[in-house]
Amino acid sequence: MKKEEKREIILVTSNENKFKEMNSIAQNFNVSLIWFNIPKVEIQADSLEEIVKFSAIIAYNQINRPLIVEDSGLFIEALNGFPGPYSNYVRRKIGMEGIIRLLEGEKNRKAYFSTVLAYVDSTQLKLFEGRVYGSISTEIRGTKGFGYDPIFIPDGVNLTFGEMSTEEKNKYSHRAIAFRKFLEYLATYTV
Ligand SMILES: O=c1[nH]c(=O)c2ncn([C@@H]3O[C@H](COP(=O)(O)OP(=O)(O)OP(=O)(O)O)[C@@H](O)[C@H]3O)c2[nH]1
Ligand SMILES: [Mg+2]
Repeated sequence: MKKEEKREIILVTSNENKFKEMNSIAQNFNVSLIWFNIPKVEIQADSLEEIVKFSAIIAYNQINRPLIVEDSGLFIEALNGFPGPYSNYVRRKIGMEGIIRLLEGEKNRKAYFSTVLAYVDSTQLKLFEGRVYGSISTEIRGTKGFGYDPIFIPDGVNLTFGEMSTEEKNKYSHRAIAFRKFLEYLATYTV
């Protein structure tokens, strides 16, 4: 039987860790993920959906090939969902230490990570969400991953994402959930 050709999908991101995490999943789906490390236009808005739609359309106009982009955020319950879509800015300004400080003395440490992934080709723009519920640790733990990984503990385990390998994180992560949804869709879809 002739081996089916791998489908090529471009991922536009400046973040190599996102590529690594997604590439490790893509390999199980006969998809070849191509990393485009080009500046992604990110508007400021109160929802990941709005931000990622803009990024996707602008990237498609530049590249003109089927592509995905994603935007992620950490939503902390006791802070009414802050930093959410502003996670990148907040991470750069106050870091993980700043988040731990904001939660000092707070009993409710619940939080979730969300990824909204946009797929765009010549006919459509489609969004896929992934979410993982968990809690914010009281200290920084682990050196793996990126972003807020060392302070986020997904429900059901006692490790932060920062203490997990890429493969372990992919069992739980918001990004892996959104990306698998997309890959399952792609398997049933021909342009
Ligand atoms: O602990 C984390 N685990 C994750 O899995 C994760 N994914 C994103 N983030 C952080 O949340 C902000 C979103 O920014 P973001 O989605 O715009 O990403 P980015 O700017 O790094 O890349 P990109 O926009 O070029 O794709 C940034 O501060 C990221 O560090 C994460 N933190
Ligand atoms: Mg970004």
